[in-house]
Amino acid sequence: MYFHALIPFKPVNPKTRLSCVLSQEEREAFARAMLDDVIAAVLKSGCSATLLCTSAFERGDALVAVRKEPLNEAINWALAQFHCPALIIMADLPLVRAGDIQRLVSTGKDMAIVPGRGGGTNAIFLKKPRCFRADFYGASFLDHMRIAEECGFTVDVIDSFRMSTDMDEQEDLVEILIHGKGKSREYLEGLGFSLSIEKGRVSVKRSPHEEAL
Ligand SMILES: Nc1nc2c(ncn2[C@@H]2O[C@H](COP(=O)(O)OP(=O)(O)OP(=O)(O)O)[C@@H](O)[C@H]2O)c(=O)[nH]1
Ligand SMILES: C[C@H](OP(=O)(O)O)C(=O)O
Repeated sequence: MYFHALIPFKPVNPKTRLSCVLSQEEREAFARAMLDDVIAAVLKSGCSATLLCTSAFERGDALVAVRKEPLNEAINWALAQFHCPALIIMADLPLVRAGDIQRLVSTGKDMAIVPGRGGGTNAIFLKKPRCFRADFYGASFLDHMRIAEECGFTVDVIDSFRMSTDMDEQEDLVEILIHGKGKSREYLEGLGFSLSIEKGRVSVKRSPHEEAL
């Protein structure tokens, strides 16, 4: 079945929690690479994509709405326009695959939600989006479950490693280098990132040569 995916995207100075390993220009390019991976999965799943961008941005394969207000206000503005089911999916899920999205949108419940690690929310599919209100940041998974209850929605909590893995902190990059197949992995490897295993702990390292380029 065909659905519309709403993808919030911040093109300028994104992913500040990765500033310890990436410059602003690199974070912007990395955010675009992750967006490429998410859009590819969305389109392959049969959904169309609309980006909700904080500033001007061009993509041939997605509609773009520029909304300068904060994340929740922008999403809630968009949800109010929907007369059909809607999928909200974050742009920092580089491991997501079309099959994961199909699983989400084929739920028998009123809503399907994918928790992010650490309390967040990585994706929400809503059959009646106009009843709902997004409340991202903090323990947003719990907030979204409470809002769903207030709406009287039945809820499917989707247990998915690929969709629960968002890229917020340096240690998250490990997952791309192990499980990624798309543009995000290619981008990190091009910068000289590789896995580092010390005392049984897996982390990422960046080769000094590439860093200097
Ligand atoms: N439309 C819109 N999207 C946003 C905004 N802030 C973040 N996003 C997007 O929302 C998703 C999740 O955001 P975060 O994980 O907090 O990403 P971020 O703000 O770039 O990262 P940090 O600076 O490290 O907090 C990503 O897809 C971002 O591109 C915003 O103010 N407006
Ligand atoms: C937007 C926020 O993302 P996080 O900072 O948890 O990745 C959330 O999931 O509520």
